[in-house]
Amino acid sequence: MNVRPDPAQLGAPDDGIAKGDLLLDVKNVSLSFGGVKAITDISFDVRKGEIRAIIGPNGAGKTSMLNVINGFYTPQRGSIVFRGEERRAMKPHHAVRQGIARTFQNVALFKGMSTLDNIMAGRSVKMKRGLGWQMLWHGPALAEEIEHREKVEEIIDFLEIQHIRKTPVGKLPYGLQKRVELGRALAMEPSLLLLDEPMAGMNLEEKEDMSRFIIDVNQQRGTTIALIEHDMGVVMDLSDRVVVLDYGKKIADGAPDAVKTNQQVIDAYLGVAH
Ligand SMILES: Nc1ncnc2c1ncn2[C@@H]1O[C@H](COP(=O)(O)OP(=O)(O)OP(=O)(O)O)[C@@H](O)[C@H]1O
Repeated sequence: MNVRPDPAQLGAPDDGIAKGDLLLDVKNVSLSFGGVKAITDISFDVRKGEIRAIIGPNGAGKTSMLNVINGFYTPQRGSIVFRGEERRAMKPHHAVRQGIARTFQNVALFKGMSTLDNIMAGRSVKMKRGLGWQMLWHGPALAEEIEHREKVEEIIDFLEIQHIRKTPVGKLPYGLQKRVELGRALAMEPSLLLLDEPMAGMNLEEKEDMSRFIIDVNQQRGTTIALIEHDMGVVMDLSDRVVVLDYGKKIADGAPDAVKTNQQVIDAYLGVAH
């Protein structure tokens, strides 16, 4: 029988922000690619401890928004305030160091490497000592590696993937690959976890498993989550608040029940002409 670890041992991120306070503030962001306006003057926030969904029809600007938040794209206008620090441009590796981790629409793992090594790779951003240290000072580097390894093993237990820890991820079914990718993001101990369509391509059982893990990550590890998802049932069940984009503009923002019955949102999904 697998014993799930005590949540108190899971190293929930301590970013000095109280639950319910502002973690991320997206302010008047606009982003174009040549003549294509992907995002137009969008503002919304993410509060510490919540699950926030970003939804909208195809091409609405959801992935572009995630790419602005994690520093992959620099918007032409507007700014992002994360943990009180305002920025327009930031390289993705800085975003990771600031506490933003993400998963991708199409799984982005090292397919030939094992589950364990993939998650360990995610952990590398937390490692202070590089290769030079390991050659010169084997002792401290080894001690650090053992500590990181323990964190990674905790994540493996938490996500119930002990049985595939040595399996090359390219050989795993898609649903499990998505779970490993979640594990790699968790290894970074993010304050804000961005999930780009975590259920895409999954069957019902895999979706139920992933939903449960997302809730556990949020509730047990205290991780704030912003996710893009097309499955409306999942979105409405999981999220505390939902922001809706359409043609690059924000058309609604609020609790799932309010968003569900918003006429503009219904029209957008039905493809009613503007
Ligand atoms: N790198 C890019 N170069 C040019 N245009 C882009 C680029 N990325 C996105 N776009 C365009 O910006 C708009 C928003 O795209 P985006 O992928 O953000 O939408 P989305 O809501 O995530 O869509 P989907 O649900 O289909 O993934 C679309 O018109 C898209 O074609």
